[in-house]
Amino acid sequence: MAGVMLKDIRKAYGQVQVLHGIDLDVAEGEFVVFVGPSGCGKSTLLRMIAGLESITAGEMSIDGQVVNDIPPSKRGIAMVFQSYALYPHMTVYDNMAFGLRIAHESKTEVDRRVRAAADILQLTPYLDRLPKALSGGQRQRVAIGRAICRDPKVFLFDEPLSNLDAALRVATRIEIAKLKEQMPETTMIYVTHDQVEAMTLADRIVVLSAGRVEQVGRPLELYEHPANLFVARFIGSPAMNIIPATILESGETTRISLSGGRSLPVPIRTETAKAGEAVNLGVRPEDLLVATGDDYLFEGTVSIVEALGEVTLLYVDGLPGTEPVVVKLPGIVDIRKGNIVRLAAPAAKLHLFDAAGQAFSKKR
Ligand SMILES: Nc1ncnc2c1ncn2[C@@H]1O[C@H](COP(=O)(O)OP(=O)(O)OP(=O)(O)O)[C@@H](O)[C@H]1O
Repeated sequence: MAGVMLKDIRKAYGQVQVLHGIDLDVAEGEFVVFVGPSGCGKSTLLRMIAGLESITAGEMSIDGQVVNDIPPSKRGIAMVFQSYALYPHMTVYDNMAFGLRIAHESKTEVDRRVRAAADILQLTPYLDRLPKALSGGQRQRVAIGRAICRDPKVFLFDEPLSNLDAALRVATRIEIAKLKEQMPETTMIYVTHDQVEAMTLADRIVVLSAGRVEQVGRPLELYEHPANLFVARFIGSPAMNIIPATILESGETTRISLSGGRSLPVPIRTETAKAGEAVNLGVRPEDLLVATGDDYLFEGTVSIVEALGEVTLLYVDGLPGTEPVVVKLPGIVDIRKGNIVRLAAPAAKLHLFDAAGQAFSKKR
């Protein structure tokens, strides 16, 4: 089983602790994406799996074998970097064949593997070109091809699309999704700060913050059931609105009052909380709608309208002491700056977090 197992993995550079005990079990053939803000330690963790960084403490196994002291070349992994790292003086063919030649594979085997990888990535017409005669997207495909040739058990990607422009990013992301389907047994671990890549490619996403795992789950599970405020704000764009509130009645369902004074029922269990406790109500911009009747969360004044065609974003002021509430409405709407709007949301779409930022679990 070419899974990857991390047990209480820690990393320190001198006195500086960067990873504080990561536990993770990646199954064979699984596509796992590490996301998190800049500096949270996602690249460091990936480089530790690759063997490019030492492990300060904890145990790491690949394919059932403890690899803490095994060099990168013996781990059965291949890594694709943001910078492509191609040899500029070698043709596409020679770049892809390089690792196999070093490993003393026969000429026929090298040729078979290079051509098979080129075929998967539609690089066959470019095999005789030098990297400088390729686009950024094609260069990244060569880097991926070079990794495929090595027939790795585990494929590691470190922000492979971040040097590409928007259109190429989309095209190459789709290539990677296809690659995953063509290599169902290969375990893939992918680092990105791009949410769309994480949501579309991952079987499971690992959200990291300051060297700790905040939550691990399927993309839509994280979107629908964030475990805490950090994940709630991190997954989804624009970010979830967080509105301070107070519990009026706790129990199997809950009644809260918002900072503006309105009270409302929320179908979330809060038996562990008491009346009077401070909480935060979470509601995603796309779950808010403009209410026509009296059944609404709050009333406010539109301070900014961003008409993007496909959607319209409204920034609504009205809750004392909070950021403007962001509303994402489909299409083009006839609402202008200065208008007063009442905002509502389906009760099932509301989230509730305790004062420490942990979610009260929603009924599923
Ligand atoms: N060689 C090093 N010596 C000391 N500190 C380091 C070293 N390499 C990384 N760090 C620190 O470790 C932390 C994690 O870095 P890392 O590159 O893993 O973050 P990241 O989540 O990948 O960020 P980014 O998205 O910006 O690439 C950062 O605070 C960084 O400054």
